[in-house]
Amino acid sequence: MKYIKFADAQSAVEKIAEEFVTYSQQAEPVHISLSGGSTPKLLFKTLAEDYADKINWRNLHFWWGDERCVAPDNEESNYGEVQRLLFDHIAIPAQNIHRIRGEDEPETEAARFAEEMTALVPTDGDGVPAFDWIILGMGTDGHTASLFPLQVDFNSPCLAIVAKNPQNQQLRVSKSAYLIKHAKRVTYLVTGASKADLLHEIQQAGEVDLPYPAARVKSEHGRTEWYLDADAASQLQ
Ligand SMILES: O=C1O[C@H](COP(=O)(O)O)[C@@H](O)[C@H](O)[C@H]1O
Repeated sequence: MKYIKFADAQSAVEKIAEEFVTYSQQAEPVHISLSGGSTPKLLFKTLAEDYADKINWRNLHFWWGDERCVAPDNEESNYGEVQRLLFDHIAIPAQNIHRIRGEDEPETEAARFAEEMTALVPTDGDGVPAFDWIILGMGTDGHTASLFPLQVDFNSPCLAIVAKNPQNQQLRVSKSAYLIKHAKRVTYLVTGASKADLLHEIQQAGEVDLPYPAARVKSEHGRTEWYLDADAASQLQ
């Protein structure tokens, strides 16, 4: 695992924001997958406040790793969060935003989402959409996107799946482990002391199989890295 430690969460998200600047200057459209939950809120606020005019938003296409099965105006909607914190404050074409429709029937939406990715994201040698960059988080139970411990079929060739959050039984639609491993780059953004023990366990386990999807889901042919603040990294050797 490649762990990159930052002094604080703000420094970590500013590094990501600077990389958005670089990606946005590429000649081809760039496909970026955002994570949900609480951790990336600081990234979205920072992008809106300090990078609105520094990024060529027309060249970036945004997708999500997962979505709660709720309407976009629900406070739990991952898309709704980005809309409120970022999209409402920048000049980005509507066609560059590829949300998961949490309000639709989950299995139908997972199939539609897989079709949209296949149609718009350039595929690799395996015919699988290869995202330029997938940014992920990690829950305190070791889930990432909506890939929860003991629920994931790592051998399934599906691109998108329906999952159930074991804590509250809420349904979610998620990118699959198979899709994520075909990304050119995967970055886990993890901050806060509540994730420190789990990160330590993952580091100590090395290649041994752990029940945590975040420990196993990585880019197969590209790079995978962990962006950590000092609190999250505090137990690492
Ligand atoms: O990758 C992801 O990770 C988060 C973890 O959430 P957080 O609130 O601890 O940051 C997950 O729940 C989210 O849906 C997902 O995109």
